[in-house]
Amino acid sequence: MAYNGKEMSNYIKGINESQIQPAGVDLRLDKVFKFIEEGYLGEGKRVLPNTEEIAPIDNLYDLSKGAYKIRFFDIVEIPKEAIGICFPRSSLLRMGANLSCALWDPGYSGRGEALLNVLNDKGIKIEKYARIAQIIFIKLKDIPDKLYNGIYNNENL
Ligand SMILES: O=c1ccn([C@H]2C[C@H](O)[C@@H](COP(=O)(O)OP(=O)(O)OP(=O)(O)O)O2)c(=O)[nH]1
Repeated sequence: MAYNGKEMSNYIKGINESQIQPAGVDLRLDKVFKFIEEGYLGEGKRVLPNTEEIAPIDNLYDLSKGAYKIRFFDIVEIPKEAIGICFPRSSLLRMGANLSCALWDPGYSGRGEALLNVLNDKGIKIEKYARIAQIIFIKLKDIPDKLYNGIYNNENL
């Protein structure tokens, strides 16, 4: 069962009315980073690549084709009896860019991050604080035995 947007607004800090959707909440763009190193993912080893923050000009990001890490502005608290799933806004897809998100675990809290892939050969321009994604919460049948306690908990707060 999915939460409605109004219910979700209790778990996402400081949002405004325009972000509340019927069955979700739109998340705003905070920061954009480019990758300056390779990453490594092994069985027991993970090395996240260093990134360099891109400075917007007059609050506008002018992004050429390529992969970027982005940070959301909104602080999301996933309820202990729910998971979050995040989608790109359809307008983003319609201009030739994709946003890849993973699953948001029960108990996670923070300003999350995602992968922005600009596929449009001509690039795209995005304003800081533009709504770029929609997150939805799905209620679990039961509260899980353990909540999220990984390295990304309370990130970017
Ligand atoms: O697109 C997403 C999806 C999830 N998250 C947050 C919420 C989630 O609970 C946390 C960790 O995600 P996941 O469990 O997929 O990451 P991991 O690489 O498996 O990290 P860990 O080892 O801490 O579980 O990151 C994001 O910021 N962006």
